[in-house]
Amino acid sequence: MFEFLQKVWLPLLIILLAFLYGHFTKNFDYWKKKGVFYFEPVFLFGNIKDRILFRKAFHQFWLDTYRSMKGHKFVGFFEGRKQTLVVLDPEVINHVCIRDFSHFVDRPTLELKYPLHQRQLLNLKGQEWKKVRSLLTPAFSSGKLKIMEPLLRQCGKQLKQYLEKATDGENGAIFDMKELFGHYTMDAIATIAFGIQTDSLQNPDSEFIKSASRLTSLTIFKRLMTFFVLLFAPRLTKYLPISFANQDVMNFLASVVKDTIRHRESSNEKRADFLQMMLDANAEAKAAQKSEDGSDRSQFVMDETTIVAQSVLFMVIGFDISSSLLTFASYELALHEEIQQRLRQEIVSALEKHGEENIYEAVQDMPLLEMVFNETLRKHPPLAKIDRACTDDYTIPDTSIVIDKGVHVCIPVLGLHYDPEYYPEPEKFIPERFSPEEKSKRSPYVFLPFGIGPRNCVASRFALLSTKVAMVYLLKNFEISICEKTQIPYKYSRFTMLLKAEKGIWLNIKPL
Ligand code: HEM
Repeated sequence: MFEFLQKVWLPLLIILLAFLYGHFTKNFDYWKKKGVFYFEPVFLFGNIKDRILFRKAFHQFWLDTYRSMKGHKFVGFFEGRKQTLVVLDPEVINHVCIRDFSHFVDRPTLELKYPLHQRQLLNLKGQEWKKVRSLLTPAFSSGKLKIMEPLLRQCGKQLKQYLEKATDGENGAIFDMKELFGHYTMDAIATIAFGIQTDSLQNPDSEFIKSASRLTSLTIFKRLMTFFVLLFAPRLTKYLPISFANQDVMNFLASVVKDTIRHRESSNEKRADFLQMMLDANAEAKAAQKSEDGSDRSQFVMDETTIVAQSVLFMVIGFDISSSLLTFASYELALHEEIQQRLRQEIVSALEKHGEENIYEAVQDMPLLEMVFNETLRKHPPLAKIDRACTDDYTIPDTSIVIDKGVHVCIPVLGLHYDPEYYPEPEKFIPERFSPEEKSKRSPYVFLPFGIGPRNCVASRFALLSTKVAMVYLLKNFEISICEKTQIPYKYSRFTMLLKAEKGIWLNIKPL
């Protein structure tokens, strides 16, 4: 037997390698056959070798990729062996994300075996997505956000009180801004999505805060396994213990939501938070299900797992992304003192006019704050690209090119945001680019921090309101400046897909 193996191992190895090579390269002529301009892919990596080998940060990779594609309306690309069409042209983006959305309803996220992951809006597909999205959307209307305003004001006050204690009137104190704002946004999501009042800055040892902070902590083994399965065998994800968030923490968070739901059911207690909006929307749909018209509306109702999955999702994506906006807005304001001063004046006069208790109205009356946030999201979008999966064969308008069902489509957000054709001197921080006059001169499809179309960020208004409230409390009472630890310009971290500065963003905060 041993002798036999000694004789055959080499031919067997050659056959295996030939099979793998054939498998991983068999569709490499896909774009050529379609007549689409494409970049020559390489075995195993497709066109993302620099990313897979961590030679480049995710944001840098997509910025460079866009620049190398500039001049084409769309370009054929391979992520591993997966065919992806990268769309650069604003009008084609409009078609994919809005006008012909029915062909691109899904996001190409992976199927995992955990229901708490599968039932999240971000990952739902087709009709299921449509149903949950239509139930959730009203919960983020301006009327509902106004009701939630006192909860956010409470979080803003907590931030201010903590900073008053932690800073020295003379020299201020130095903070890792991502960490500081992470506490604020965690409190904001805890209160609106979990119905829990937390104060993670003053009380970091509460069980909820300690657990939630570990949400994205995964062992190196799990990270590597996820990475390789994603790349080489994505169809296996639903059978393996693959996850992007710590499952123990997800389960803990789910138990908190379930307990809160039970408590509200038994006590009839109501609270002006997002969890309540979901429960009410569901109760309304259930009542309508029994209405006299006899129509079956059961498809409009969410089960408990789906409700819980949304609260968990908001914690998974909401707190990190929102704290990123606050971090990079502070960074730009520290670098641009004159803009910081103008913004502070605007905040003070709007609060005088509307009163702090009407902070919702006051922030609507702060056009410079809106422009500063937009310019921050242009220069530092938390997500470098957005993706869609083609769900129905689609012919690109004015061409005979058909995108087949199953092909991925990528919109390179960061590249568009740094394209000098749309934003001259893109490295410069110029909030006035977002004045109504300047905006009207540009296509709306070249500013996409929240995505676009029916599948855009469902919580963009909440995200902007909650971050604006934090910025109001910060700038009204404190001055932000750079310090010896501030890295200028900062470098992208190579180990995350969401925007992160390699060495953190460190700034000095001093009471006024
Ligand atoms: C500054 C903060 C935020 C930014 C820049 C942001 C950005 C985005 C982007 C780019 C997408 C993908 C859109 C697309 O594919 O077209 C998205 C989706 C989503 N975001 Fe946000 N987001 C932010 C905050 C939040 C917060 C705070 C929450 C929850 C409370 C949230 C919940 C969601 C959900 C549920 C989706 C999936 C929507 C769907 O598939 O229908 N986001 N977000």
